[in-house]
Amino acid sequence: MRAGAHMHPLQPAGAPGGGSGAPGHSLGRRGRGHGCSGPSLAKPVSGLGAGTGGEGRARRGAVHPPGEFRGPSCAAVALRSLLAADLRFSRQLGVCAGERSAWGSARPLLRLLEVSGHGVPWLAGTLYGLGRSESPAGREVLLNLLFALLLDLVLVAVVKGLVRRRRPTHNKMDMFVTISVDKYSFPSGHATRAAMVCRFVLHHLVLAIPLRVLVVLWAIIVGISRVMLGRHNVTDVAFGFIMGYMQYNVVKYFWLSPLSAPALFAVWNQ
Ligand SMILES: CC(C)=CCC/C(C)=C/CC/C(C)=C/COP(=O)(O)O
Repeated sequence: MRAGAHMHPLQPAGAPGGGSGAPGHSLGRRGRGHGCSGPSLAKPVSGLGAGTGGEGRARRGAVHPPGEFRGPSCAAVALRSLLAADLRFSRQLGVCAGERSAWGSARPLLRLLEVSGHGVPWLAGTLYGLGRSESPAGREVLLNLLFALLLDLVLVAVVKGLVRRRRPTHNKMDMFVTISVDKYSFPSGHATRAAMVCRFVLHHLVLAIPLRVLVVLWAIIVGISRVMLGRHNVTDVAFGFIMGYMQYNVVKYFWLSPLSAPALFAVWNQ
């Protein structure tokens, strides 16, 4: 790819598929070699979608008067350095990315964890619970969990579709049931779901302390395993955790109850 042309903010030039973790790839080199200008002089990193080529134009001198210095803004340099480090570090952590990887023998175990944080078992389990539940309180919690899981799917799909960061190149696309946006990696849907479900469970289930610790550990391990499996870069998972944590606030705000959604519960309780 021509440096700067059609660049993606999360997809540095010289890193096809975003997975080039080789030290010193073009993103890292360009970041180190430049000073940085203020935001008014620099062409900022373009929006969340695929790159617009704006940086390329700025560098070729096509859009600014001769003699005027245009360099990348400090924020752009910092972002590129962070992403370069992210790719490098994520590749190093992808020790279960294939059967022949350093920890390849642990891959089946991590794939089990993958299923434990997948949308299908969570949705199926919640629907099953709803069908079986005989207490109004239990139904209310499960209905809100269903809402939370669907909200998570929609929000993750929207962000993945906007950002369109490709999965690391060392990822084997052998994931259990995916939808079209799951070819993208930012944010990790497993991390958002794990963080959100973890908060949900801790708030709505009365559990002994060891079980509460287990729930938190599960969420953390699901997130880490995404990077170890080579499915994600570290920033996908970190952002996923933050996003999932905040999603629970949305669920709490719009909590469905016989008071807030009487029609829904009236139908249900008939
Ligand atoms: C009702 C409905 C649309 C269900 C779809 C469930 C489904 C296929 C969820 C996708 C789960 C998935 C593969 C997420 C990707 O997780 P990452 O951590 O790899 O982003």
